[in-house]
Amino acid sequence: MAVSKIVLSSLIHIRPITCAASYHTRLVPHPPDLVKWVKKEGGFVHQAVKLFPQEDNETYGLGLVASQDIPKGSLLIALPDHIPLKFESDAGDGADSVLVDLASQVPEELWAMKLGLKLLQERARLGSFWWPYISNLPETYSVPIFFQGEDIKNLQYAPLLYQVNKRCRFLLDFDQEVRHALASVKPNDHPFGGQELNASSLGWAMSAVSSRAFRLHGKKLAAGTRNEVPMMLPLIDMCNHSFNPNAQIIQEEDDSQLLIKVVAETEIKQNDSLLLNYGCLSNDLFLLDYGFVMPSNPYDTIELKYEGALMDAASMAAGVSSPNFSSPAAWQQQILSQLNLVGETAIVKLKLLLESQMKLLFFARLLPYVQLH
Ligand SMILES: C[S@@+](CC[C@H](N)C(=O)[O-])C[C@H]1O[C@@H](n2cnc3c(N)ncnc32)[C@H](O)[C@@H]1O
Repeated sequence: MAVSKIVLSSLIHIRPITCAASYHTRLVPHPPDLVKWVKKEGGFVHQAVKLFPQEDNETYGLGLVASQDIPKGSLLIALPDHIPLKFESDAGDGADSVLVDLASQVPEELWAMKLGLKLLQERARLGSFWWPYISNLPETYSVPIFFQGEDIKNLQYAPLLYQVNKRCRFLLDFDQEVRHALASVKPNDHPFGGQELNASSLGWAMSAVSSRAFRLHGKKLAAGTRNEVPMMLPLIDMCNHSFNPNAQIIQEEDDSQLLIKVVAETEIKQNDSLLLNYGCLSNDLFLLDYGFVMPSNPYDTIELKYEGALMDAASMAAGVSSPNFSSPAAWQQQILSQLNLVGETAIVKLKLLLESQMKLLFFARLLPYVQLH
């Protein structure tokens, strides 16, 4: 915990000073029109799809909205293969090989940092093809690596704190590795146009990717199969999340090119937001990668070993007098066996669907009912 505080305050300390009025401020004050850019580059955008601040702008930021009713099955957006931003590890020239070397030092589980390096390269490159997209990205992110110490303390959930600490520590260490690697690079081979990176800019890029990238099929491999590749999808990534989405992403092959499409999964009414499902994720993952949590998240689960002593302790914490999980009566033992909670073939974990803030408390309150029924 002490480490987490130090690590976090360092990150916050070295973050470049910005005058961001809100988290949803974009990289530049008046970025280019994304819809026009996608169309100019050969993409398709349905005439009723508009980029708009969402009703709850402070929470959701920008989003895509239907300016008129759109029938189910309609094509909403299509992006040709050259528009998504991907990390191509087979790139060869000097600057790219430095980038590939740096990316090879990123652990697989922090894949967002690999693509984040590419994003930083394009952000620094004058005249980058993706600048119209990148300049529309948020200037800051509300993910926990950027939380103040007090807010981190309030998370009060060990597995989440562990992940936050791990990411912060990685960013500080990687900052050093990047500085070291760039110190001896010739100016022409500098992947970030001579600009210095720090833990804060690395954190910005990692968060931009973790909160916006989709894993889709990449290039065809020699065996004819395709890998899953994380990619940033301009305009498509302006869709916010819902577990009841009205749109979905599909990939289609066209003359060996992969076309990425968004189609209406249901009828979309005028003024409705276009919503995608980011995945069946727990609130811990949503918070860590996207900076928000879903109320009543059906994928927010905890796993607990069924152990009499633990159950007794939790019952007492919940104010149940004289719990007897450790020494159940014969009839209780029988029910526990029928539920496959004790005995040789017992399942050793319980999964409960609960909202994360209430997880443990609610579970403790549930125990008396487990005991009675
Ligand atoms: C892929 S981006 C969507 C576009 C984003 N709203 C913007 O302004 O650029 C994902 C981010 O949108 C916001 N968001 C998306 N769905 C949300 C939801 N259901 N509740 C709250 N915030 C959401 C979160 O900030 C998340 O990190």
